[in-house]
Amino acid sequence: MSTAPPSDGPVTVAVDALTVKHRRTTALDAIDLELGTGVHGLLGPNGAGKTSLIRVLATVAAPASGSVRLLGHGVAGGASDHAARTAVRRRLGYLPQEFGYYPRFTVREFVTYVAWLKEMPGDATPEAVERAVERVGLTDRIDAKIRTLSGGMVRRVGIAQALVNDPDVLLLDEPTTGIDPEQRVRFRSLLRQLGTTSTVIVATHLVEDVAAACTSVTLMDEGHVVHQDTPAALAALAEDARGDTGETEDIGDTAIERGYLAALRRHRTASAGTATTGVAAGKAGA
Ligand SMILES: Nc1ncnc2c1ncn2[C@@H]1O[C@H](COP(=O)(O)OP(=O)(O)OP(=O)(O)O)[C@@H](O)[C@H]1O
Repeated sequence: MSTAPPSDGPVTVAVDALTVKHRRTTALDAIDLELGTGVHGLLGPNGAGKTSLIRVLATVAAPASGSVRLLGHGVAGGASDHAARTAVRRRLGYLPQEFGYYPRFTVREFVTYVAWLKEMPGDATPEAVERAVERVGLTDRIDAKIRTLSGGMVRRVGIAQALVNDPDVLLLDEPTTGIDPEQRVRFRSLLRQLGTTSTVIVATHLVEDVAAACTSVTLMDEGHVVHQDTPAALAALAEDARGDTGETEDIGDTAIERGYLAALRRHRTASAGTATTGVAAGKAGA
């Protein structure tokens, strides 16, 4: 796997030999990851394991094995980690892939409710709610009931509730799904701003969001971390691959899309080679 230092400064998210299973499916297969302040894009095909990873980091799912440290606290699962999970949750923001809300609540009521769940001080909450809603461009709808909003606006309410406590670790699972181009551009700028002080992890299929807003990119495939780099280095990878192997296939419309596809292809070719060598070695030894 190609690796690059994902960020300067202290490690805030550390995952060691993390395995996550859903019944018989291994969603994450003993992955290691270390991230710090910055905006970290998680890319990978459907089923790669991005949501499984984010759910464990959000402490809403327990791993089968391995360790997870968030902000210096072990939170992976055992009863001994219970107090740490509670403490860390106050410093987390989480937007799930499918985000549950109360349609009869107004935007203000819902974000206030989340602030209460995170045990924010009551006197600081009204201002924090207004600021989070302003950051996602919904100030003019703050007293509208959520059920009267469009799908993209509801997604932005989801981002606002994740931001309300100014989290040290912010986990966003496909945050820009359904969001219009103007708001996406605004959101990328918000991400860049948040990433100067927090650890932001964004799972997405929109590689252009990664190119525009992320300081690092982690590429996953079939439960493994297969590549870690800066977006610029990932974008240069397709050119490098062409230079190395003489490949002429030119798929992807942007440099980072071509880099993403080249990194996946490179990993899959290497895995197939290892499997073939393994079979050959097995036969030789038989
Ligand atoms: N609740 C579940 N029950 C059984 N298998 C599951 C469940 N959730 C996920 N999986 C499986 O775990 C693997 C990883 O899924 P996961 O949702 O983490 O991938 P992903 O990278 O987030 O995919 P996508 O890009 O489609 O959202 C897949 O093989 C998926 O089928």
